[in-house]
Amino acid sequence: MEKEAEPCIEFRQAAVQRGGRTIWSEGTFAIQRGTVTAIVGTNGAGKTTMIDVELGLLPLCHGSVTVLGRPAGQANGRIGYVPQNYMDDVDSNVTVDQSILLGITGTRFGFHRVTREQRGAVADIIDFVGLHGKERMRLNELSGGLRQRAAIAQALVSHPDLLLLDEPLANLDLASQSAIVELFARLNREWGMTIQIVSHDLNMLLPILTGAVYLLDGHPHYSGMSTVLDSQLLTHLYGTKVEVVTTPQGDMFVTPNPDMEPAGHGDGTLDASEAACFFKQHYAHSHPAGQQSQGATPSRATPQSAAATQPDTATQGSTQGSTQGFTQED
Ligand SMILES: Nc1ncnc2c1ncn2[C@@H]1O[C@H](COP(=O)(O)OP(=O)(O)OP(=O)(O)O)[C@@H](O)[C@H]1O
Repeated sequence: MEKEAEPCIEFRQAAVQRGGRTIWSEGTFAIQRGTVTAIVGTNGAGKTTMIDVELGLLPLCHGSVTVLGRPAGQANGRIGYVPQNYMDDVDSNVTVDQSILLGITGTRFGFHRVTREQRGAVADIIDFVGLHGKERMRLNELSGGLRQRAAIAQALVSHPDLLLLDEPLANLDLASQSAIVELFARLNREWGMTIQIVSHDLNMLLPILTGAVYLLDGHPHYSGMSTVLDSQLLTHLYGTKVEVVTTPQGDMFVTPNPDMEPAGHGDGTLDASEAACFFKQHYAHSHPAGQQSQGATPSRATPQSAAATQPDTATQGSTQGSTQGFTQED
């Protein structure tokens, strides 16, 4: 019997192989309920593999993984999952409400009765994700951001306890990324949803993250954000120079490219005017004057990711070329 105090996800000495090769090993960590966690690492480090393991789609070669108090794969009915290429698996001619209904009925073909309750659940989730008025539109008529909301709605309609998403911000423009991050923040705040997000790039997610699983040197580790936001750790993780710069107000900038940093601040600390000047100098072109943050926590002054305005670069294998301003909470 599952206990509320149990972690949501627990790895014990977990190791996995693919094609006869060990992808990662010695994974021992616990992720608590009600948290928002990123899975980060370079291309091929095994982020998607970790989701596959948590869903019980891939057996371990060593150790154990428990999800929602059960061996991985046995509680999938309580997990909402948004795969990386959602549209690859879905008929893009289906309407928004039909696609969301699949989250309840499964992908069974043929006629099946839809209850009033099920229709109500679909309508509620359409409202929650902000797709009201678009119910009858086909998925291929929607923008990428709205399609991603439909994918998330499908995963949420059966009210899971855990939401797993694989690169949900990839290929979205800045406004769409912000809207999706805001949706995650509301889900976590209002529903107490535990959320785990595979992401190449921490940037846009930083305001809502509790911690991160990082795949370093072939081993998964979990830490809270105050530990993850360490220049040395991020430099090692991404294999490129990364600096975490902090203003006295607590705004932080992760600056992967040392050439873009102001001179003479080896300690990674700027005063407020220097930080403003630095930000304006390097990123003002993507943050027009007066543009306010649309981040997940609007009460915080949160300049957005510069790279996020360039979807093609934002989704590449490392944080190189991307910069984030955010406010650290923990
Ligand atoms: N079905 C498979 N058979 C064999 N090897 C695989 C299979 N799927 C993935 N791999 C390999 O496992 C490793 C981890 O892949 P995975 O997709 O989990 O990485 P990732 O961190 O999500 O990468 P990316 O950031 O590129 O999406 C890669 O080297 C990949 O080539």
